[in-house]
Amino acid sequence: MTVLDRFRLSVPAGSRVCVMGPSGCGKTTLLRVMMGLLPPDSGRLSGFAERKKSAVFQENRLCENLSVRANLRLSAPRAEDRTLEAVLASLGLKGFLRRPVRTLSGGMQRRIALARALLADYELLFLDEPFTGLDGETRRQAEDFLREQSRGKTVFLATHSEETARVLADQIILLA
Ligand SMILES: Nc1ncnc2c1ncn2[C@@H]1O[C@H](COP(=O)(O)OP(=O)(O)OP(=O)(O)O)[C@@H](O)[C@H]1O
Repeated sequence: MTVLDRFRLSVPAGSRVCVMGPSGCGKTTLLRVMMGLLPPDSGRLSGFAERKKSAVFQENRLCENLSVRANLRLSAPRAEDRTLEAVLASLGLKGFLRRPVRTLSGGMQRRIALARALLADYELLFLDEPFTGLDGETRRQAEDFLREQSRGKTVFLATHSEETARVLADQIILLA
């Protein structure tokens, strides 16, 4: 089955790109190709392989039996607790550092996955529906924090939300 056909994209470094389109149109596939996790059958990518990447996948991919702190330390092993606390507070999760991830709600776990991705040392950030399960106010807070934290980095964000694209995107790719 062909998902992406005659697709061509050039993105200026440091811009935020929102990938939009109906369910099944290939947003996750495109992110996976750019991350180097799925080899394209044909075509060429440049500027991706050599750059440091961080991601929020469609699933959280957290270690549920470990604490929030231990999960965040996977991407930022040398970060001090106060740095981790500050990131959590900016995402509305003040005081959650020592909580086992399995005791958090779906929307809280989603924000931990986002915090972990943002704490990594990266140049390219890939976010696959990172705000799933967040209510309006919490989502806006997370969007603001993402915009602030990813300044100067290149961000690819798959979303169904026009509001998220309006707030965050420098460029929108609409897949049909
Ligand atoms: N591992 C796979 N093997 C075969 N086909 C796949 C695989 N993953 C995805 N596909 C197919 O590729 C197409 C694009 O899927 P993809 O997950 O990229 O869409 P999407 O736009 O991210 O969808 P959604 O918004 O529902 O997450 C779909 O038709 C899907 O069935």
